[in-house]
Amino acid sequence: MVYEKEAYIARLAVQKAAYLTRAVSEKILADKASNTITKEDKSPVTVGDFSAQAIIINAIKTNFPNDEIVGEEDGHDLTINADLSNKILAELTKNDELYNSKFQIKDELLGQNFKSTDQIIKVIDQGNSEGGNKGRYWALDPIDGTKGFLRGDQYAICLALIKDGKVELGVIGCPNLPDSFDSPSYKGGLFTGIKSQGSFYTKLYDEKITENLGERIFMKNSLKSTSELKVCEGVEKGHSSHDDQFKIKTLLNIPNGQTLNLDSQVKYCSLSKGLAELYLRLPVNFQYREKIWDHAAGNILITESGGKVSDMYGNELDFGKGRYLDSHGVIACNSQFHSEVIKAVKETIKS
Ligand SMILES: Nc1ncnc2c1ncn2[C@@H]1O[C@H](COP(=O)(O)OS(=O)(=O)O)[C@@H](OP(=O)(O)O)[C@H]1O
Ligand SMILES: [Mg+2]
Ligand SMILES: [Mg+2]
Ligand SMILES: [Mg+2]
Repeated sequence: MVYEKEAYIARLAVQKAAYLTRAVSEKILADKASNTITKEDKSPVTVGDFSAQAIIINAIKTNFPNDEIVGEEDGHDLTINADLSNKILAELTKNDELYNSKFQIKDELLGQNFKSTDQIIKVIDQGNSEGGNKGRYWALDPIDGTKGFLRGDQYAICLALIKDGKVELGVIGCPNLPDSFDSPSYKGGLFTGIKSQGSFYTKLYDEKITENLGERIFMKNSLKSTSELKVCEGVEKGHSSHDDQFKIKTLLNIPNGQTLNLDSQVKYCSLSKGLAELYLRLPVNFQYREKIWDHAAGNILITESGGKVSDMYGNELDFGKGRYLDSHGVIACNSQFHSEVIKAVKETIKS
């Protein structure tokens, strides 16, 4: 199988990071201030984001030393914040012990255990690749939906392998996602999409990761009309235009009450598993540039489960332009209705 080792290591690393973020989440809900800082762009970053980036880059660099990583976070703020760095070291140390013994992980399969804050900062800073349309690199969002994470809502750990500008593999861990919204019986999902092989789902916790990718998943593609589309949208009003999205849903005759508001790439995961069929992300502000780590892994989950992803005009997203996408908005939909939705988007923005 192509990318067998890459998928295996990526899934292990994401599962390991999910154990850490789940543990940190409880502390964050109890004491936000001492576990969170604000970045230059005014967005939040937490002990969880930094630690998850460290775990995943450590695993990638140990197994694929020539691969670069386009990671969201960098270590600069940690060099001037000993208190936060020490908290991260403590969480990583605890998680190394817990995870490696729970799943009997072979010594150093996912890299050396962390011993100092300097070592952590160096590893986090390896997420500094510029990406592009040549060669192989990974796009990493250690916690996507940090604002959701801070509220105790949905968030996702997102990792994608990109080759010559095209996404080849995507792995997403969703620590708080139920297996069903109507009758939930399990919380935590691990999603894998591989080019030409399909999209897959397994439980995120308590199962030992193997080469088996889990249950094959598909989007629903046999609806009677657009009025049956279940919709996913973001939570934060500053991240997507809820007003434009409302107008588009009205044009498509989608009733009120058929929309789920979810943070992070959990939206793409929900579609790939048939829990919804349309993800609308219309820009609030045309100056904002979407980042590749916010969409790469989700993109392949959709295309491999029977859906299409595009910008708001219907053009495919180009992951080979560097750390940012060069496009506006995102529309992910089942293949059945993607072009009809794009028509409705164009009509909405015209008026
Ligand atoms: N103005 C604006 N427009 C669009 N997107 C933005 C904007 N500002 C931030 N971000 C990015 O949004 C990422 C989180 O996306 P979500 O889908 O979770 O947002 S939402 O709250 O569900 O709407 C979030 O990712 P994380 O930082 O990983 O949480 C940001 O990269
Ligand atoms: Mg993100
Ligand atoms: Mg993030
Ligand atoms: Mg962020």
